[in-house]
Amino acid sequence: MLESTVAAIRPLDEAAMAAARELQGRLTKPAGSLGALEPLSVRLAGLAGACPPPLPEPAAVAIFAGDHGVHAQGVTPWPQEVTAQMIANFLAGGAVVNAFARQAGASVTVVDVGVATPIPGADEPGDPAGPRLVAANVRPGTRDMTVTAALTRDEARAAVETGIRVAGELIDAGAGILLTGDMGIGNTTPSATLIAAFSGVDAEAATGRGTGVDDETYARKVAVVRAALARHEPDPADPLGVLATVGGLEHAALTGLILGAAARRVPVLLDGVIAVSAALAAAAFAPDAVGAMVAGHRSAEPGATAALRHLGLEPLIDLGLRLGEGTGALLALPVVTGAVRVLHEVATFDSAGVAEK
Ligand SMILES: Cc1cc2ncn([C@H]3O[C@H](COP(=O)(O)O)[C@@H](O)[C@H]3O)c2cc1C
Ligand SMILES: O=C(O)c1cccnc1
Repeated sequence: MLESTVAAIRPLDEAAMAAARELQGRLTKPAGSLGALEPLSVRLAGLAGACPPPLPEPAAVAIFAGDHGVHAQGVTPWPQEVTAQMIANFLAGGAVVNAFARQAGASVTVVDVGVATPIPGADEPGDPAGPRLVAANVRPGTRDMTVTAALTRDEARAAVETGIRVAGELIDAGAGILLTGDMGIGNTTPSATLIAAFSGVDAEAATGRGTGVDDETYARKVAVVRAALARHEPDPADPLGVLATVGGLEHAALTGLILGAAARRVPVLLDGVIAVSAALAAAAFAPDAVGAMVAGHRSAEPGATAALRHLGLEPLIDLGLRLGEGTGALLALPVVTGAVRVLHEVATFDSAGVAEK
């Protein structure tokens, strides 16, 4: 499934992009006045192979959740159980991601791809119209990457293929855009390691303070990232190997979600540092997958900026967010919709009888 998905990912359609560029030039506004929205609309036309491309509706957030063996190294002050407890909160509609999803009119799907502790209330029937839980646990958290590989290649592949499957299901159910979400206490540490491995930046440049760690914990976190890189020497030309040795189950599944969206030519709106670290893996599998990626926001985590630079993506908004869950992607969603709506609804100089310069 991974190989066939990667093989299905093709370059953007040049004719549709040329048509969108030409249309942008005829709309009743000075050329270029919509800034970053104009090249975005062109790229989405190229992805859809149509001008105008479909409005990116409805939107679906997929939150992949997993735990991390590297938690044992003291890289985060939060107990591991918070991952499972936050899933219960997502299912009850009480997290920030739920508030923003309601505002954006997006559905929320939570995927347990590797949570280590029981999810409170997981067997109780939820609201059929509310957030959905997909049970796809590959293993109860990764192994500690400072001691051994976080995952076997088969486990990493299983998580990637879960992400591909979820992308397919959401698109089959009608989603016009997928948004990435994550939950996993400790997951900014494997994110930083993935970013260093794929982009070549130093461990310190790739590592941030996550939930807000103190100086002592930050120094330990950088040392952990450095130790994992030294132990495994991950090869960026072998993305499955990188995900297996220094990644996480939610990172692998997000990689699959991105590849699945790109193969179906549906845009995928990236959230923060966890998402962009997975996007680096997706781009290593299939460079053309970048055509389907829209960077929602610039996370406060420095590694996110390094990753976006490596991908050649400019984020749509920059609000200093450092939460994850899919929150930054949801806030950026109206910008993406607006970029496409312009191609559908704005009059041309000709049709509106407006004089050109
Ligand atoms: C209550 C709570 C809600 C969250 N929602 C997302 N995260 C975010 O913070 C975690 C990563 O940060 P670190 O690597 O420092 O542990 C992830 O779970 C991420 O989704 C949360 C973290 C907490 C504590
Ligand atoms: O950038 C993010 O998404 C992020 C940053 C800090 C903690 N959790 C997530």
